Amino acid sequence: MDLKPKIREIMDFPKKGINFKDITTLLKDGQAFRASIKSMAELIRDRKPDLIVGPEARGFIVGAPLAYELGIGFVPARKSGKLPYKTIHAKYQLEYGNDVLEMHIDAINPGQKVIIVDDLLATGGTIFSTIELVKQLKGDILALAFLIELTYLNGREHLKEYDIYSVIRY
Ligand SMILES: O=P(O)(O)OC[C@H]1O[C@H](OP(=O)(O)OP(=O)(O)O)[C@H](O)[C@@H]1O
Ligand SMILES: Nc1ncnc2[nH]cnc12
Repeated sequence: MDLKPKIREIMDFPKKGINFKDITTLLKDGQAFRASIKSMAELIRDRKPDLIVGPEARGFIVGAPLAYELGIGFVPARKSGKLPYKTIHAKYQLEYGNDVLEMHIDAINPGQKVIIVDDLLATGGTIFSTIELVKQLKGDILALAFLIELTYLNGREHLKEYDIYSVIRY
């Protein structure tokens, strides 16, 4: 299934010069959503992860069904102040702002095999801070997986030590 036509592009959102990739048009199409998750699952299944980790909010939309499809657990990295138990945190920047991500201190056991997932790789800031959180908990990062990769922003350049999978590229 050709998934790219299912994504809506909005110029100058949320700031001038940003070409925003709107996945809501893909998500509301059941076949396209399912095909997206299946494609991501087939890219990473053989790596045999123990856990999927995904950052709030769109990382949950792809990460949770992906973990379900693979029959493994899902760990959310949440924006500041949302998690109720003891947390670790990492700051990050993205194409249009900055924020803090947090994870529960017992979210990952040392040595657990993790694949970090998000809807989209742009500059890599979000995923870099998610990596920092997984490293703090001594998780073993097998790979990074995205539904969409904006290759023109060179996110991969900052993530050279990791295997990176993506389904749709611009
Ligand atoms: O590679 P980067 O430059 O870090 O950009 C990619 C991130 O930006 C978007 O999230 P956003 O922060 O807009 O939050 P949302 O998921 O809550 O919409 C997207 O879902 C990725 O997480
Ligand atoms: N261009 C973009 N479109 C959608 N989400 C994004 N997150 C960071 N950059 C983005």
